[in-house]
Amino acid sequence: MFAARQTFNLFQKRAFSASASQASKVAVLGAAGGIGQPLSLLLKLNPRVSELALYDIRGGPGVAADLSHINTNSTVTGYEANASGLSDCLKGSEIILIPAGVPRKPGMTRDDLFNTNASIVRDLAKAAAEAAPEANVLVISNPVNSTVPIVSEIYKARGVYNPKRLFGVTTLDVVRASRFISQVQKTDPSGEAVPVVGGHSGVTIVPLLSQSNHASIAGEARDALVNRIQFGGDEVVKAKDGAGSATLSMAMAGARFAESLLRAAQGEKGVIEPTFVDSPLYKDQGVNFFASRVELGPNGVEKIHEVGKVNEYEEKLVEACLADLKKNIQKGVDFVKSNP
Ligand SMILES: NC(=O)C1=CN([C@@H]2O[C@H](COP(=O)(O)OP(=O)(O)OC[C@H]3O[C@@H](n4cnc5c(N)ncnc54)[C@H](O)[C@@H]3O)[C@@H](O)[C@H]2O)C=CC1
Ligand SMILES: O=C([O-])CC(=O)C(=O)O
Repeated sequence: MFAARQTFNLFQKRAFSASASQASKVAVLGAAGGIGQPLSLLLKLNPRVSELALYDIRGGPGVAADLSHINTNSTVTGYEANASGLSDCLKGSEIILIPAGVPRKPGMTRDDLFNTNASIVRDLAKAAAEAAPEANVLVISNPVNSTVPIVSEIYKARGVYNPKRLFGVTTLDVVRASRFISQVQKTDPSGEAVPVVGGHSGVTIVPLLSQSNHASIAGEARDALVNRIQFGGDEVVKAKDGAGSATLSMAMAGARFAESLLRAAQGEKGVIEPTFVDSPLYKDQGVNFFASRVELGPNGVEKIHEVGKVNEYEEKLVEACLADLKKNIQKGVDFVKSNP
């Protein structure tokens, strides 16, 4: 028992190196799902979170009751699946994480999820714009390249859009990139950082190996690694064989991003995460959202970093990315126009 507690405490310390916390309410919409449950668990273990608010169309209160027995200080509340439940869940939130929606099955692209997830994200965004317009919104639901523009259009229509507070969560792409490169190079993944820019699907995921510790990787080894990073999600979809997509690694990635935002909000300087944001980098080419390294601060986005120096091979990857990304973003914008 003592050993178990020691292990648990050690996990908490390792997972989140917070010392003090100020009051931070974090809401999870889609909290009973494959991502929502482990994500909520990790947030319950994070001492920077003082209040955890869980909403789902089914099972929110059950997940909350379960997590509420964990002996960390935060309160956990599950909300009923109705309009007032959603609104109460959102009110006062500093961070709203959205993993609500359907996951892929083998043979599907993320874009194939659009028809179902676009309206789910739109409706949740409407509720968030109403109940907590100043919160940071972290969109996990796919296709991220389109769901993030959907949220921005909903906020714009209500006059509450703040581009510094809207984030598409692309953390899993860099988590994978550092793990995959460490497997090839036989190194410790914690020492590997591969910038990944662009968007979050297929060729819109652009790993910049030339900016990693292993810039000299070339030829087939480079192509295979880039392909694995771009299509890492498919590996999990295939292995789960109809039972969904990445959930546990995504929960870790989402919790890491939320932790980074809380660290930045609580005054830490120099907190940088890759994320898909309203970005000036390729606006001149009609691409209004783009993932790159972003410095976070108390107001959300503090500074959007340039892509930086890329080689000829990566230039081509960026070109292919921009073409797809532009269409994905437009699809989200058009959806809200026709389905406000
Ligand atoms: N951004 C990223 O890197 C990643 C994104 N995803 C995406 O995350 C989403 C969720 O994936 P999973 O958790 O595996 O799916 P899941 O099906 O296990 O869970 C989704 C949850 O959302 C809930 N839900 C559906 N409509 C809702 C609504 N209107 N309000 C509140 N809750 C609602 C469902 O009841 C369910 O509990 C998918 O769209 C998936 O593609 C998955 C992995 C990585
Ligand atoms: O592949 C999927 O559908 C889920 C996802 O976004 C990922 O694992 O990166």
